[in-house]
Amino acid sequence: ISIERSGSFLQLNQYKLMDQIGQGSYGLVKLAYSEEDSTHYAMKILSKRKLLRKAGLMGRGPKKTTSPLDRVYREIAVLKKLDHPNVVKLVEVLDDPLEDSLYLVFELVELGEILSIPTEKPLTEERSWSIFRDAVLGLEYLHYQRIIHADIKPGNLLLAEDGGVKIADLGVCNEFFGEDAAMTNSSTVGTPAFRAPETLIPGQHIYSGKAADIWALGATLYSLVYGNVPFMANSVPAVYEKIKHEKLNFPEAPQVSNDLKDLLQKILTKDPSKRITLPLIKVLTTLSL
Ligand SMILES: COc1ccc(C(=O)/C=C\Nc2cc(OC)c(C(=O)O)cc2Cl)cc1
Repeated sequence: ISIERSGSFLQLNQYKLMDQIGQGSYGLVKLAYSEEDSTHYAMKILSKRKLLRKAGLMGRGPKKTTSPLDRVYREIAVLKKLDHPNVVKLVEVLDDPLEDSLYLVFELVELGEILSIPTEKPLTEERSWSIFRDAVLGLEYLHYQRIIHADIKPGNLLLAEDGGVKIADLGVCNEFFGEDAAMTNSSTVGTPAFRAPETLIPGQHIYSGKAADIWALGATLYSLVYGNVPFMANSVPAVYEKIKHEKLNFPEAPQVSNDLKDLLQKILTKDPSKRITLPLIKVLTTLSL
């Protein structure tokens, strides 16, 4: 990779790095401009050293099979084979063995995260249905490709200018073989408030990756219309207790249709074997068109 400073920008090959547009535990995302095709991209920048160090940190107990760095290379391999309008598109990877930074170049989804919660201004029911419908199609595609996302939440849904929504951050995804992923909560665990009850059972409890993704999608839909997650508390263990035992309740305001509340009840069902599956969710969301 050719790295040079041109004025106040860092230039990586044909990409001029601009402002930071995203950040998280993974690293950060910068707006990048390619002079080659006069197009903007989202460049996710990771530090290999940081990922390796996290491996050390998380290396407690039995040696983890995949270090976070291996996981990134796995994410890259997974992303390269994906092609769907509701999943972010990886364009190229800039990985210089001598460099600490790893650059993932994605197509830019112009408007960024659909909603940051908590918010006093949730989305209208109509907007929420449309976003949910796209996320269902994206998740159906990932499950069809034998991939569990494992961190579905509003922050990982990006909004395009044409109103379309794309699922991002396959950094914690799990590939599975056969019909479903037999997950244990020792693997990556996603964001506390969006975790399904069955992922919170201590010990080597095996659970379905697909059903846990569907729960997270339901918690996401709930947060779009109400502006906050379905089970709130001021500590993570307290949130987990509520997810496992508290009855789902709907605030008086904002007013939400019975169809949507009915769908939320079916998705946020604590017993995964009784939880609604994607094919039926698709029928109900198409009916609500
Ligand atoms: C205001 O305008 C904005 C336009 C685009 C953005 C944006 O793109 C943010 C994050 N992007 C991403 C993050 C990812 O992981 C965490 C992955 C992945 O690893 O799959 C891919 C992408 Cl693209 C932000 C603001």
